[in-house]
Amino acid sequence: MAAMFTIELQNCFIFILLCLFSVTIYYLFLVRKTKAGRCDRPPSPPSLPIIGHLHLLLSLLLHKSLQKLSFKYGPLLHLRVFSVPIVLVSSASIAYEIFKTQDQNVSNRNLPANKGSLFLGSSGFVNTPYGDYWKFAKKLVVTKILGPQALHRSRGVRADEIKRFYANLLNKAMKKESVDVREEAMKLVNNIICKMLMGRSCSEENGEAEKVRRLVNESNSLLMKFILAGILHKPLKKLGISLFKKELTDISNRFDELLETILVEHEEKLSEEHQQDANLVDVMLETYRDKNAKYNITRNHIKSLVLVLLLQDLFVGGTDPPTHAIEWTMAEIINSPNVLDKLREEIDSVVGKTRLIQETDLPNLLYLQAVVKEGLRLHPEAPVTLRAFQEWCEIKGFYIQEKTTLVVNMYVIMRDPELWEDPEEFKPKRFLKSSKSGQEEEIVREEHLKYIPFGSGRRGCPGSNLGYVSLGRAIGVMVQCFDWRIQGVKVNMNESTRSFILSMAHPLKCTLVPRIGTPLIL
Ligand code: HEM
Repeated sequence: MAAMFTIELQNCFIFILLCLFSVTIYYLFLVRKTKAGRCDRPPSPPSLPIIGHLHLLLSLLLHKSLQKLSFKYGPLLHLRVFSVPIVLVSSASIAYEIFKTQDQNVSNRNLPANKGSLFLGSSGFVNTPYGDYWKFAKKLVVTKILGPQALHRSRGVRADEIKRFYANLLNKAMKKESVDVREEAMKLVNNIICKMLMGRSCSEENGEAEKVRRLVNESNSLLMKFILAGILHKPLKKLGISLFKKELTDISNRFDELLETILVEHEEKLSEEHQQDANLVDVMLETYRDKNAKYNITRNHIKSLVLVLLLQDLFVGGTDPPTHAIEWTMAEIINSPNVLDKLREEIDSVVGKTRLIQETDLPNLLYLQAVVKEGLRLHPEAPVTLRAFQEWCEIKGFYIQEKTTLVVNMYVIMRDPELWEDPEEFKPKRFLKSSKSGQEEEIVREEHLKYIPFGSGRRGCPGSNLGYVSLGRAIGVMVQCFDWRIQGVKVNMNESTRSFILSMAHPLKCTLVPRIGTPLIL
């Protein structure tokens, strides 16, 4: 409550601040005519003088405010914050047209650069322009951790972590302790990613893991400020105002300290025999030392990339999406006994009751795959994604000027009643269809960006495969091994207004009862 109040207060403060400077800004910006004066821009809701549509965007449930706008005014809208043009897309067919015909044109994010900051500095990955460095880093990320072969190589890492996850849940169940699903899921996901990135998980003993989790949580709650700083960056820059600089610098410095320790540790270990199983950090350090490398990278490049992978999607929607997806999906399953029964039936018949579900079982667990997809459809942790048009173009016959920010409301697209039957309901079966032979079922592959939890195009999420396997295995183990007891009849599914990302307002807390008398053979 206090946190919410503080945020509200901050919004008011910013609003007043903006009004005070509005006249100056008016002369600085709005006297300049845009090219769009010459032809039709997409329709636009009524705006306020000077600030444009800013007041419509100052909401913690931004995806919902944008949803209301699209219901009222249409699926393709032109908005304006001061002089910054924004295009809001809320339909699958328009998103499809943009990503099909303008993919390269929208392959930048143009978030405000915050020099030296690991988050938004020039060496960051999420904000780096589509160009040589992005291609270099993307190739590294795919070959070293997120591509199919890399994921195959790191199966053992995930298997170890899932066993630890299960053992921990079992321990709590035996002691009849309450389990905070988000907390446990976060430990699982963080450990998996740390190990895949740098060959070891963060140590629980010396407090390193806790430090990382705290920083991830703090980054999460700072996200709204980052976004505001982004929206208001250009107008306020002219006035020499830099919003939330202190907070951004502070958290960046704390991450920097942590990551520097990790780099030094890797440098000390880097020797010939480590070359074969070199992880992403090792490879980047090699490139950093190699004066003849094709791309000259700095220490900040390494830290920024590790950071973005650790947080996964900060600035494109949130942090730690698999964690929230595990919590939301588990909550939906608890609220839908029929789904739970069907899921168990499938797991029991494919995997049995004496061994823990493996990653290699996932392709045979179609209903589980459908459950995971349905969880992500209803609760995409990144409900909107931000890009920028580099050049002017035409979309659906409307003129889009260069440097327009593109906002795609994926939340609305995946709940569009024109595309989804009973869009608000948790119905995993919608992702299953009969195969051509009619003998068995198969997963529906949605086309034309009707299903878009990982964004799209060349800047779409490179972690979707890892997301699916982590989610599938975690949900699978939770359903296979335990009965989940909650207080009350139904889990409260309200969305949190405390943070910009799509997280549960009331963390899912349960007591667990081991489903199978004796612990499974791990
Ligand atoms: C359930 C899991 C996940 C969801 C729902 C998710 C969602 C997203 C979304 C919506 C975007 C923006 C895409 C766009 O602009 O079109 C994104 C980008 C990104 N994601 Fe994920 N993500 C997930 C897991 C992961 C994981 C596990 C990693 C890596 C460890 C990851 C790394 C990234 C990176 C690096 C980007 C930026 C890509 C770029 O700018 O080129 N994500 N993600």
